[in-house]
Amino acid sequence: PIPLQHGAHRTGKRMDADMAKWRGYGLGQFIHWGLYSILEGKYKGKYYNGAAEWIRSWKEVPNAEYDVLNKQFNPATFNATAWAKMAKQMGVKYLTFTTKHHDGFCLWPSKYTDYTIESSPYKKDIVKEVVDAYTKEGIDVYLYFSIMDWHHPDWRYDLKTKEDSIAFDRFKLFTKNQLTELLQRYPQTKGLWFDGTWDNSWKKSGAFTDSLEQYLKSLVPGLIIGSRLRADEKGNRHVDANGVLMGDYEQGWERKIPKTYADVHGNDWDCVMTIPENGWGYAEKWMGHWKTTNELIEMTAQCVSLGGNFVVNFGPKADGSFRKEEIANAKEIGEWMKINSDAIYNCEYAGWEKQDWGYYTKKRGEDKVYMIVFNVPLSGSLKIKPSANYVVEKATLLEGKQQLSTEKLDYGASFIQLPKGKTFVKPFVIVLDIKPVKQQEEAGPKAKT
Ligand SMILES: C[C@@H]1N[C@@H](C(=O)NCc2ccccc2)[C@H](O)[C@@H]1O
Repeated sequence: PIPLQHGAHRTGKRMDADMAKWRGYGLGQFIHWGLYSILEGKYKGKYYNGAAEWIRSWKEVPNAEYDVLNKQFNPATFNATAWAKMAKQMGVKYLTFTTKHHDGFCLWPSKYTDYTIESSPYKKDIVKEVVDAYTKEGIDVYLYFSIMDWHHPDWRYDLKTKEDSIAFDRFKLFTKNQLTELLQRYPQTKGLWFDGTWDNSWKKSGAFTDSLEQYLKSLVPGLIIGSRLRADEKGNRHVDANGVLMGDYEQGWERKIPKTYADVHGNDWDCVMTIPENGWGYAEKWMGHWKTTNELIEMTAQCVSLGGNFVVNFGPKADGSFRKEEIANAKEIGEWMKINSDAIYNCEYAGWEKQDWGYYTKKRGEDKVYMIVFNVPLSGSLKIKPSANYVVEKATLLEGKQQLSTEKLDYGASFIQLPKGKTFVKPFVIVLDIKPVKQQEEAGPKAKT
């Protein structure tokens, strides 16, 4: 391997209790809320065709006109408890919440800049309201923080001159101070979700990113930080020059889901996903295809079946209310989770050959495999092929507990027979009670009779 001072300091998964809890979340919520929510993805009658929270970068919006939106931000009817109760009903186990997005506006009263919620008519500490309300509902809170800060005079995209480096040194101290402030003001915080770290200035700061991560973890032992913070001393991000992940989990799955287990390279990971095609902050006109509840449930099953978590983004309006589509998705996902969450919480990759009917998940530490079924074959028979080290003892519909008949096939496969005449209109779960068996010789073809 290439000798590195500031590459990964750990190979393989983190195996402590905090990370084990993170690994078992299954389903999470992301919330993007800020000054961009006021513009709603449009400006002076024109619609921005980029992500709504990036509207400040649109040539139609003069920076000076965007930057004074803090004078308008006043969600007088904002109710963090209502947010947390909606999330609880949806069945999410963790929240990632924007404290400061790329525009540099802080939703907490930071003492390191004037560009904070205190400079708005609302004045109150939104980060505290959210952290307290979600923690009270038993949902763990992670704080999103953008390193890139378009508003701060010392932010630099690259370090080309001495002046750049002097300014960026001030910026790195500002960043460290703000992160210290967040962890000290909100001690319930379980982790930090970094964004805006793709520019050269950060890629050239590998040593600083390493010392910053170690410093933050010294403040809060067990703190969980993904792979989007770090750069190694050669400017590599996410994985270092030796291909080892830098961070507690792979944070590159933004709006995309791994195709196979091989794609996750044995790392912990989560996928963060928008309900529209793209766009995280509130937009009056959502982009492209709006994912249905069934699609979001399938993405959740897909992620958990490959050993990850699925995080659905919500973009509340400037007044703190959610759009009706998001409210409906949250309610419907919650109704499904109420019946089927056994197949999602504390589950992992089963390692069985995937079949067309849907996805397998395995309960961590138990001899239970779940089939999450999205496609019922016309035959009504679901083929399964357990890994060679297990046999299936029983198959039961999770909802209603009805036992299903099975028929052995060749090569260790079986058919599971769905009840005749029963029609399924929603994704459903079959619980397989399994028993470990010593590695059997590959079962040969049956003798010809
Ligand atoms: C979680 C999302 N990340 C921000 C973003 O700009 N993503 C686009 C992007 C993703 C990966 C590399 C460069 C740029 C979006 O604004 C959201 O905050």
